[in-house]
Amino acid sequence: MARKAVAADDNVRRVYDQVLVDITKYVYHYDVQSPRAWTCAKFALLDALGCALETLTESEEARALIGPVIPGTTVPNGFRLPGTPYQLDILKGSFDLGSLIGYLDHNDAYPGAEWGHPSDNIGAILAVADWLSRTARASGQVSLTMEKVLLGLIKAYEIQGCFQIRNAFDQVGLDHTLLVKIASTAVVSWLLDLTENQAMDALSQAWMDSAPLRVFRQHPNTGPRKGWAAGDACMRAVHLAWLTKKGQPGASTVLTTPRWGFYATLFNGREFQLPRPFGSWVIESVFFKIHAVEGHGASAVEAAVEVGEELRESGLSVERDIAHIHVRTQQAAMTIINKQGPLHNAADRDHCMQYMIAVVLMKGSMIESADYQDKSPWAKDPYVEALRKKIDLVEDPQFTADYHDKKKRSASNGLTVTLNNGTKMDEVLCEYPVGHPWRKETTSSVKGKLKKNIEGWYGKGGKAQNILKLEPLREEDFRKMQVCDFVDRFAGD
Ligand SMILES: C[C@H](C(=O)O)[C@@](O)(CC(=O)O)C(=O)O
Repeated sequence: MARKAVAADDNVRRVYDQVLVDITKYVYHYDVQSPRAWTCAKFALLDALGCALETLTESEEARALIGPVIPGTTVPNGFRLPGTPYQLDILKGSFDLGSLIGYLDHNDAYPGAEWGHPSDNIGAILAVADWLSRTARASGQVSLTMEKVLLGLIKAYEIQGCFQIRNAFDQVGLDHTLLVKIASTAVVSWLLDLTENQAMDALSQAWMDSAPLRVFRQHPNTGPRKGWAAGDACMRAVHLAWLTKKGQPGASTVLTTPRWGFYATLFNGREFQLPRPFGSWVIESVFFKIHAVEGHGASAVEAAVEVGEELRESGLSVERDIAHIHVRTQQAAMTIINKQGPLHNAADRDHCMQYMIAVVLMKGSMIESADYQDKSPWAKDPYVEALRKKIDLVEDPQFTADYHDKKKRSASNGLTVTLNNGTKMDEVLCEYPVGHPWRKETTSSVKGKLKKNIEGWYGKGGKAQNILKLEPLREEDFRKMQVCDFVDRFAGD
């Protein structure tokens, strides 16, 4: 049978995909004008470093992953990993910091069609900036200041958040840390002084890499990889920017090439949708995690605290009197944290709304990071197990619509308890959990969290107080600080 003639590929190199151009232009040329963006950036940076120290305090599993691959290695002018004595190369440094920030899932988050943590990017940005700053100082040159770190942070948040609003990577099974890889590659390329064409090449490398499968966040495989997924993305971003700086070319039409590009291969042929030009919106409206819960469960644990108080006030017992708890929730929670059956590890527990609610009710107070760990008494508590089975989640489509509505931006959960005697209590509804940018207690609560996390690792002494002084520092003074001086405040022994 005669074969149909197929025209040979013309093999002409096209101009760069528009998405690569837009990201690069934004990172290299956008001037951040909003004073609020700078204030929020400093706050977000400190919150993220507080989360890193909290991970060191709470997670043995995470502590085992950090430090030089070859024990004893100290890299001259290397990145000083906060909370530790380690001085690392920028690949291991960005992996370690990204992992410490994200491990307990307590760092800030941003909602949308996809959900993720913009502060994950700090692992890459701070590691590279600190190394550049130390290297410059060691050779008598002007060292990088915190202004550059904050600017990079604002831009990384914006890139990641704008992509999240309309593009759901979970629907094609990819992990959202893909966006950390993209945003960090762009910002690190700028920090490392790549040309704009090189930055686009590096970005194309990041899209070629794509992302790991999301399988490690979902039952029945939820596991600790979700703790280091951000670190992994940070490390890869730094590596790709570095490889490009050393002369590696990219693939200018990595997204749009028919058959082989990202859209055709991994995104069902769809193109990305970006809701608005990049600015500084995301850093100004990020959601802080005050309580250690997956973001879509934050309002549920707040409601559970109230339910617990009502039960106690009525003389009722959580163990004996509850027949059933019905939870109205949003679609994202249904996908991420609706789980029955055995919970195998801390990551599995912190992605289970039934566990969070049951622990809050049994404890009679808010759940904390330590309560998810294997060694926590709640992890094996028979009453928590029994209560989990009585909790069921149902999506309320209105909650889902309100979650995506940019005027409402709620993250609601409503809990209704039915008692063994058949009485149905009034629903306790929480639409805007603390940490939401619209809740007035958010700022004071972030400050409280920072203090707790810093003193949790360093105690209440001089070291902790020296770090805490950074928070009220005047903005201009903070921005002028040299990066290595900032990072040195966090170094541990
Ligand atoms: C962003 C989410 C959170 O609020 O913690 C998330 O749970 C989302 C997810 O699992 O995809 C996370 O772990 O990053």
